[in-house]
Amino acid sequence: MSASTPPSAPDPAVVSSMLDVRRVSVRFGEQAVLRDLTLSVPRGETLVIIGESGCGKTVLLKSLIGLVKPTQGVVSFCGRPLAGLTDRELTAARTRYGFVFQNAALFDSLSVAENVAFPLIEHRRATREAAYQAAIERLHEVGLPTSVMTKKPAQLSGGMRKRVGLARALVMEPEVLLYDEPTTGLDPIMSDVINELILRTREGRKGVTSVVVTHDMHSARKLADRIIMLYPVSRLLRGEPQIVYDGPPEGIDASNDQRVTQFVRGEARDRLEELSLSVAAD
Ligand SMILES: Nc1ncnc2c1ncn2[C@@H]1O[C@H](COP(=O)(O)OP(=O)(O)OP(=O)(O)O)[C@@H](O)[C@H]1O
Repeated sequence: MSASTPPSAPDPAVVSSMLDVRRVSVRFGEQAVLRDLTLSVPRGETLVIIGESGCGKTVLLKSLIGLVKPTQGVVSFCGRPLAGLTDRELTAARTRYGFVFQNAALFDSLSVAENVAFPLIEHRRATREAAYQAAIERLHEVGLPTSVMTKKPAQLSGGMRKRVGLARALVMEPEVLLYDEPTTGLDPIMSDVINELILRTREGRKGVTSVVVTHDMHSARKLADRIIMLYPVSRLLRGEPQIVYDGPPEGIDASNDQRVTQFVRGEARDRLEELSLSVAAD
């Protein structure tokens, strides 16, 4: 940065990426969850983050929207560091994201239509009529019939709740979609329905940037332009990068890194011993 560049100005090196993570570490007390991560997501890319349970995928996803604050390093959105935004600017930036939570995170006391319309009424000051009309369109987009509009989330199946969560994320027409385990807990067919909806969402909105956290390799291969695999900090050697794969889905099977092939093939190997479990003798 030149001497004449104001410190609050966007860094030209990160403006071309929609999301930029520079040397980010996150600790919770003694536990290091993310260590010195650097990563850029260009506009329009679908990035899939894989890795074993507890390796920090959700923490990374939340740090992209400022829900987790890095202990060190900088997360930028459209070239602007999130940490430099006022509360008001951060709230405004978040309306440009859609977050599809693992458990859908719907309001139990509101109907399906009220849940989906809520962000428009809250953040865009839309009239009830306009917000409901937009909600109905988004619910139809994710294949939910008009008859579910008046139901409460508890009256829906898990797959339906996930689709309501997706409709709610879409109603603000976000530029960035963040998905946390969108298919977890669903049967294989409903999982594939959700994958197809994510693909269609992207096709119908040119330029939307998506980040998907999953352990499901079928989803990862189907959705990703690019996959990164995180490894738990607790099992890294000093100085080893936490991202152990970064490339196209078709390249992951050819990785020479045993940690990657073990994950992709779903092999427990040494992890059983580490977890003090024993393999049953034949
Ligand atoms: N707010 C928090 N306070 C303390 N520890 C946290 C917090 N959020 C996450 N962690 C810890 O950080 C680690 C990584 O959690 P994270 O949810 O990112 O894992 P993950 O890779 O998404 O796992 P999973 O696939 O099981 O959802 C875990 O050990 C978790 O307990």
